[in-house]
Amino acid sequence: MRAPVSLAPVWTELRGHAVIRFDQVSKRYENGHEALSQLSFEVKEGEMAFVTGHSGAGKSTLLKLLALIERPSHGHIVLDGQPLAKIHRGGIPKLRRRIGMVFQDHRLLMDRTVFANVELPLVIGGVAPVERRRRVRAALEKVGLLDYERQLPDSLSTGEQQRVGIARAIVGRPTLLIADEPTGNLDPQLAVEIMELFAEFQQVGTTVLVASHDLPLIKRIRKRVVVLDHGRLVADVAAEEVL
Ligand SMILES: Nc1ncnc2c1ncn2[C@@H]1O[C@H](COP(=O)(O)OP(=O)(O)OP(=O)(O)O)[C@@H](O)[C@H]1O
Repeated sequence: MRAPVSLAPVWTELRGHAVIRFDQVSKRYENGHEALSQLSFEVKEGEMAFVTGHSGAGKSTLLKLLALIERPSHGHIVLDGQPLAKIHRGGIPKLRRRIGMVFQDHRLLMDRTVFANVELPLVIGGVAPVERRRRVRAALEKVGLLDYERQLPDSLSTGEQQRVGIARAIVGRPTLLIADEPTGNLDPQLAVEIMELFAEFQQVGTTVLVASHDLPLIKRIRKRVVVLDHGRLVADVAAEEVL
């Protein structure tokens, strides 16, 4: 008779590995303020989660630790299997190429065309021009701005400018897309559209982490919600449980 075969490892495999793992992470800034305290959580491959909490709760700090803009004071962070503590200064640009970052103030170069803005990470990454063109156009198509490629960002609406920022974040096909208050400057309808765009990237397999204080908007999108309060994780609500 054959021994029973456990399905547990298969399930683990199917659910995807952790792209983000925080293990007892604390961050104390130089002025002594503890912005994050003993934070532990995981985000699996292909998952989308919101990080929310009051102003000053530690949302931006969490994202900065992931992008190695800041370093933790205690604990471990693993990104896609790689401990961030092992990445030294010289390795940071390579790490950042695997993370697409979107900010509230899109940080576009206003004297460059939409195309050039989106192309920039690929130029820095040494991608050949023909491939660059193909990828930039694919990214612009995904955010619905293919017809705007020759325009300057100034001639676009705020929502469109934010979409250019998103195209720039995804053009390098990142493992992880992170966004810090990406809808902060937008009216409610545009904000919903931008959040839905993030959900679309998740649907095609990108892992997405979005910091936002806008609870009504978060509830509308219905994804996992990680809640911070004074740097501590106080709730972790699965998408199905978001009311
Ligand atoms: N460079 C820094 N030096 C000292 N304290 C800092 C620094 N950056 C952030 N803080 C403090 O750490 C805490 C967390 O800040 P953080 O920006 O992560 O919060 P947040 O949840 O993103 O807030 P907001 O929603 O207002 O952007 C705040 O009390 C903030 O004042």
